[in-house]
Amino acid sequence: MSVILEVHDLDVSFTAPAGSVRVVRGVSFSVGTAETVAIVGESGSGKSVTALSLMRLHDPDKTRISGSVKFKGTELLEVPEIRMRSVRGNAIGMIFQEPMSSLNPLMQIGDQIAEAILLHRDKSRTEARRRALGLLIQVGIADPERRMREYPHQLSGGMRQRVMIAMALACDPEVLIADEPTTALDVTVQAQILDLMRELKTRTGSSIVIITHDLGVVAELADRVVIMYAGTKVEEGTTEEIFSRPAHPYTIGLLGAIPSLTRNRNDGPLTEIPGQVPPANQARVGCSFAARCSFSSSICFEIEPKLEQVSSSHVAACHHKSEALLA
Ligand SMILES: Nc1ncnc2c1ncn2[C@@H]1O[C@H](COP(=O)(O)OP(=O)(O)OP(=O)(O)O)[C@@H](O)[C@H]1O
Repeated sequence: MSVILEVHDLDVSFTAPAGSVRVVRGVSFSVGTAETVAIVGESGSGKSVTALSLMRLHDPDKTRISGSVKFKGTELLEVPEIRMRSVRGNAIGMIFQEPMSSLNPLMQIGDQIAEAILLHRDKSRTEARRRALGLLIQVGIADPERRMREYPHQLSGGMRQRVMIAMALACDPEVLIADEPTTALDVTVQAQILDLMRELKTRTGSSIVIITHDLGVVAELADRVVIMYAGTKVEEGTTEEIFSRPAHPYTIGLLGAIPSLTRNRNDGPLTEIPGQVPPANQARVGCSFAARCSFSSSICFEIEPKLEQVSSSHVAACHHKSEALLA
């Protein structure tokens, strides 16, 4: 499998009046052709900032990004903004958590999708509208001709999310970045959107980076998983490795905090990981998970653990990973 997107040593800081805050710290991962990689972690772990950095969507006056983001060998952090515009929504599509903030409330659905096509493709308006209609059918919107003429507020949350997916797919992107695509939806609609993404993944063969704090979504869609904690990657492995042999206590905590496919209703309430993610501006000594970790010992509060190989496809940053693996 060839690598399509390669992120190396990504570091993101925001400048604030009280000094700069480093929220993503040296994160590296790669995405292969037709592969789905999930980035997982609690709220505030830096998942969305990472995703937005890949597309260079942060305000350049308030953000410092370093490291490397290579798309098919081209360094995206260095290409001129004008070229970046032809990457966004074209070679790389994005689906955001809250479609209402990304759709234009004053524009009919059909026109919005057609615009997205006309921006990047040399097509007539009629052809673009025809493709827009085809995309609405593809994402399972009932009565698509009528929906083409409607405005975002006339659609349900699930339908708006489908429209976002249709827009993201408008130019057949090679990589799709989906940031919490189902979070704002109710459970039944979440399941439908996941079915849709799974079907698209098989049909279009595009690579997907999915950002989520929901391990159920990961189990459904991902080939590989990157676990983020407090701005760093703490573990990465195949979905099978992460679910059956987690090597980082944080991952074990996350797994304990979700309903598993085999868990049943009478197993009692879900566990939560006690404590909170340390604030990004807090000075770091040792492992940032140590204070919440049941495996921690004195070394964890003194020396930051480095990522080390657990298997050829599995890495974890934990002084106690051997014990964690046996837990
Ligand atoms: N524009 C910004 N300026 C300053 N700090 C920011 C900015 N955007 C995000 N942050 C901070 O960066 C950290 C990581 O945020 P991020 O949104 O990436 O987390 P997340 O893992 O995606 O969480 P969630 O699941 O809640 O979206 C947080 O501490 C957040 O407050």
